[in-house]
Amino acid sequence: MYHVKEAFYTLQGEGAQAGRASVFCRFTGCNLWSGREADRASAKCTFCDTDFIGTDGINGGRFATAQALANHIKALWPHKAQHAVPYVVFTGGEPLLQLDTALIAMLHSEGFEVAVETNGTVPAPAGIDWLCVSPKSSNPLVITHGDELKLVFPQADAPPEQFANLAFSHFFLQPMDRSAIAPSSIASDSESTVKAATAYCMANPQWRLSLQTHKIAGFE
Ligand SMILES: C[S@@+](CC[C@H](N)C(=O)[O-])C[C@H]1O[C@@H](n2cnc3c(N)ncnc32)[C@H](O)[C@@H]1O
Ligand SMILES: Nc1nc2[nH]cc(C(=O)O)c2c(=O)[nH]1
Ligand code: SF4
Ligand SMILES: [Mg+2]
Repeated sequence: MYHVKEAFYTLQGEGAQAGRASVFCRFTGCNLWSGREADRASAKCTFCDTDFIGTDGINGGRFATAQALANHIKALWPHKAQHAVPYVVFTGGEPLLQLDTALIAMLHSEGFEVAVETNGTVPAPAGIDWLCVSPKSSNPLVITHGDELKLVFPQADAPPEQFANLAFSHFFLQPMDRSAIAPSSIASDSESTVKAATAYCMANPQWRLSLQTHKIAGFE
C-alpha cells in the first residue's frame, strides 16, 4: 500500500530541473521527523517546510498497487503535452520509504522519467532517472552519488565542504526558508540565508544557488 499526502501538476521549482513541468507526488511520512510541530525541536531534521502527515491533501490517498498509483499520476499529466517527456517528481516526506522498483517500472512503461527528492539516508531502488539528495544535519548519508546534491544552507552540522567531494553532477546551495519554520519572526537582512548562500557560491564556484522559485513566483 502506498500512502500519498498530495499529488499535483506544477513546475519543478528547485535545482537543475527548475522550470520543468512535473507531476509532484508527495508521499506521507518521514524517517527524520514525525511532522508534528510539538516534535520539531527534538527531530533529526528541524527546518522542514512541508506538511506530509496523512493522505488528505489534493489528489492524496491510499493506493493498493503500483498500477493504481501510476494511473493516478498519469491522469495528472496533461494530454496536450505530447511533445514533452512526462516527468514525475517523488518527494515527501521521505519518498524512499515507499518508492519501489514496481512503481518505477510501471511509470517507465507509461513513458515517464522518474525523479526523486530524498534526504539520502535511505537506500534508493534502481531505475531512478534523476536523483536529488539533500543532506540533513549529521544524519549519515547512505546515498553518496547521484545527479544533484542540493544542500539547504546554512546548517551548523552540515557544512558544504563535507559534501564537495561526493560523486554528484551538480552542487546546489538552497537558502533555508526560515519563514516556513517560524512564520511570525521576520529575519533581518543581515540574517538573510539568501545572502549567506550567495556569498558562499561566489567564494566557492563549484556550488550554484538554488532558489525556491515556486515560492518566489507564487505558482504554488
Ligand atoms: C520537504 S523535502 C522532501 C524530500 C526529502 N525528505 C528531503 O528532505 O530531501 C523537499 C526539499 O525541500 C527542502 N527543504 C525542506 N525544508 C526547507 C526549508 N525550510 N528551506 C529550504 N528548503 C527546504 C529539502 O531539503 C528538500 O530538498
Ligand atoms: N514547485 C515545487 N518544486 C519543488 N521541488 C522540490 C519540492 C519538494 O517539496 O520536494 C518542491 C515543491 O514542493 N514544489
Ligand atoms: S527529511 Fe525532508 S521531509 Fe523529512 S523533515 Fe527533513 S525536509 Fe522534511
Ligand atoms: Mg516543497
